[in-house]
Amino acid sequence: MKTWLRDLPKVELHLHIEGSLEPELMFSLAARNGVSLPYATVDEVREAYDFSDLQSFLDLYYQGMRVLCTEQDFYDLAMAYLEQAHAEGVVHVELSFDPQAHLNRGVELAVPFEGLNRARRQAEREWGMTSALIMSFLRDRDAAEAMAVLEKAAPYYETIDAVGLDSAEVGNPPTKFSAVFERAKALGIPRVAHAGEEGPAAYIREALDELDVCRIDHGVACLQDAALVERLRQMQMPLTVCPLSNVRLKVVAEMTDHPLPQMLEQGLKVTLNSDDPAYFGGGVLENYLACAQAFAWDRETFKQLAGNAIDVAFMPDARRAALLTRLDAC
Ligand code: HPA
Ligand SMILES: [Zn+2]
Repeated sequence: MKTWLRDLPKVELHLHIEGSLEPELMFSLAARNGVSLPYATVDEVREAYDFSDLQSFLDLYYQGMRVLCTEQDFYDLAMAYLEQAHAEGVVHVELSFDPQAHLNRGVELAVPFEGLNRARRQAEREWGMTSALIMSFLRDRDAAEAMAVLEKAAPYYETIDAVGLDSAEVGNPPTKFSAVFERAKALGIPRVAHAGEEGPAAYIREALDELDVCRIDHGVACLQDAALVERLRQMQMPLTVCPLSNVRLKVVAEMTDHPLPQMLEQGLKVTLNSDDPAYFGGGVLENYLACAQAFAWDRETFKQLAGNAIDVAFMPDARRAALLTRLDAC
């Protein structure tokens, strides 16, 4: 099953590129940029990754990304991730990034855009690996700041496939960003949002009603609300579920308690993703393998999950058709 899952053409829809920063690269970028870290060794870094909830992770995630200063740093970060994903049989990746987390420490918007886009072009040239870019807003900061970033990103709209919404969920409901998402819609930019990770099912409803999103990141809390589940099922709204993330952030106690089997049973359009692979125990393949171990799913189930991601990815129709044909042959 392991080799078969590795060779399955997998699409990653929910990946924070800053969350792919492995401790080794963190140290080398810290040295290159003269940034001091509160750790002596990579083992110390890994030992610190013992999270009690989303906020305890976010604190280390924002701390770690301080080593990302130049266009080359973002290029190196993305290349390392894309190379690893390629080795795991990932054929298309949608990278989210958090421009405000960089702007607020003096790293201009052009820096992540140029570095990430250069890596994306190289991955496509070298491995035929396609990608999309999602510019995420930090929901624990004010909406005016997000709006200013959206306007400032105008030179890069051509390279943005969607805007997203992430960071600390509880207390920062989707409605806080209604005007920002309305502006993105007016600009013709698709919209996605984290909802129902730690927050309630009501936030998923709000993301649909107020932000007009085309997919929900996480969404596991939908099971608290049967009418919402029915709505998501009827719409076939994509849910980018991240099982290892949910275990590490204590959204669920362990893999065998994860609601993925119920979500599939209810006919929801579920996909499997890694979220922050350097912090949560691995990439897309590790997430597939963890599900194989916890749920003993058959090949058809994994093909359905991989197919769901291909169905809803931001990619040209010809690429989608080619990947579905490849998947069919597995
Ligand atoms: O798992 C996450 N949830 C919310 N915001 C995030 N930003 C990076 N990772 C995450
Ligand atoms: Zn996420």
